[in-house]
Amino acid sequence: MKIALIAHDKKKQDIIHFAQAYEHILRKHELFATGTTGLRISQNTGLSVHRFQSGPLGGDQQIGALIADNNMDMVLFFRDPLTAQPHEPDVSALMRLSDVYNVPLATNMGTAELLVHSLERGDLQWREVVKDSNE
Ligand SMILES: O=C(CO)COP(=O)(O)O
Repeated sequence: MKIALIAHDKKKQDIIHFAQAYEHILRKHELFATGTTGLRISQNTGLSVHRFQSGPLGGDQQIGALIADNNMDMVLFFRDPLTAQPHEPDVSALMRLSDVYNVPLATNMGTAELLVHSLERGDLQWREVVKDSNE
């Protein structure tokens, strides 16, 4: 499965701890991230992460483009709801596209935990069916 990992600045430490805790699961999948999040995860885990631009410079949009191609299976987005983001329209667009394409999207660590456990259980296999039917 293709998984996007994104965290706003005040949530970077949380996503690093999350990636460390679930490294044994995440390592079986293809990982993508916005620039700084990806850098921090690869510096603090043994995970290999494909990095896009930093969020404010277009990284959310690049991940959105993969979603629009049905080429992303899950988005784990540790959002900071207490800080205004200069690129809020990009953040909204990413979440909107996740809804358009029924891509499982976690916007906080609590939901991300559930999604990662369901990934491990194989609950996301229906994504392969969706992708096959769109080819
Ligand atoms: O701003 C972000 C998501 O909207 C995250 O971007 P970075 O991972 O580059 O900090």
